[in-house]
Amino acid sequence: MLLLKNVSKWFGGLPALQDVSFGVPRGRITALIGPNGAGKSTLINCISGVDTTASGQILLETRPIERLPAHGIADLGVARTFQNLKLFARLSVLDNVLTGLTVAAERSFFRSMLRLPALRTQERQLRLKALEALDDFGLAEKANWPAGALSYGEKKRVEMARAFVGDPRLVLLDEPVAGLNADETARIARHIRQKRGAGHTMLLVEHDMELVMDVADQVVVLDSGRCIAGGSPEAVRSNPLVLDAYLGRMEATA
Ligand SMILES: Nc1ncnc2c1ncn2[C@@H]1O[C@H](COP(=O)(O)OP(=O)(O)OP(=O)(O)O)[C@@H](O)[C@H]1O
Repeated sequence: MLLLKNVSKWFGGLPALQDVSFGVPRGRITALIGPNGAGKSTLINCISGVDTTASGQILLETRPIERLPAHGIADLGVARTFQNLKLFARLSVLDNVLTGLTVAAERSFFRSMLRLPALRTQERQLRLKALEALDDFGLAEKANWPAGALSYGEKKRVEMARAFVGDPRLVLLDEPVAGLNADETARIARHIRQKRGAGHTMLLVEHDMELVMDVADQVVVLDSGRCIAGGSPEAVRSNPLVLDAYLGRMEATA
C-alpha cells in the first residue's frame, strides 16, 4: 500500500529522519515505535504532506506522493489523526466529522451547483455517512454537541471517526491513546481492531506497548531518525537493539 524509500528530513541542519525505508502492507496494522524525538511524528507529517520530505521517495501504491501538498495526499485517500487533537471546539461533533468528507464533496461541488436538488441529496448523504461514522465510534448520541464539550477520550474518538469517515485507503494514527485511561484505551483498541477487520490499512504511532503488541501485525522501530529494526511484534520485543534503544529504557523508568 505504502512504500518509503530512503526518506530523510532535516530541521535547520539537524537530521530528524535519515534514510528511512519500510513498507506498510494493505489491510494490516503497522506500528511505528521509538523514543521521544525519534522522528515518528515527523515521518507521519511527511507522509501526509504536512511537512516536506527533503529526500527519498514515498509511494502510495505505485504513485510518488512526497512532492504533493497535504490536500492532494488527502484526496488520494490518506487520512490521519493528530497527536494534539485538531477539532473545531465550537462546531458540532457531526460537523467536525463532516470536515473529513469535504475533499470528496468539493470535487463534485461545481457539478452539484448546476443541480440544486442533487446538492441537497448529496448533503443529506454526507450527513448520513458522518452519522454512521460517529455510530461506529459510539458517539451518535452526541452528534449535535459542540465538540469542545466532550471528554478527552470522546474527542480522540471524534478524531478517529473523522479520519475513517471517507473510507480512506490508508489511515495514519498519531498516538490515539496518549493521555487516556485503561478503559478508554481498551475502547480505542477495540475500534482499531474493528477497522482492521473491515480491511483498513493503518500506520499506528504509539508509545503504549500493550496496545502495539495487541493490535500490530508488524512493528517498525525508529531511533534518532533511523530505522533500527522491523518485524513481528514478538521479534521486535526481544530484539537486543530495540531493548537497548527503547523498550529497556521504558521499563527502567516505569
Ligand atoms: N518543526 C520542527 N522544527 C525543528 N525541529 C523539529 C521540528 N519538529 C520536530 N523536530 C525535531 O525532530 C526530531 C524528531 O521529532 P519528532 O517529533 O518527529 O519525534 P517523535 O518520535 O514523534 O517524538 P515524540 O514521541 O516525543 O512525539 C526531534 O529532534 C525534534 O526536536
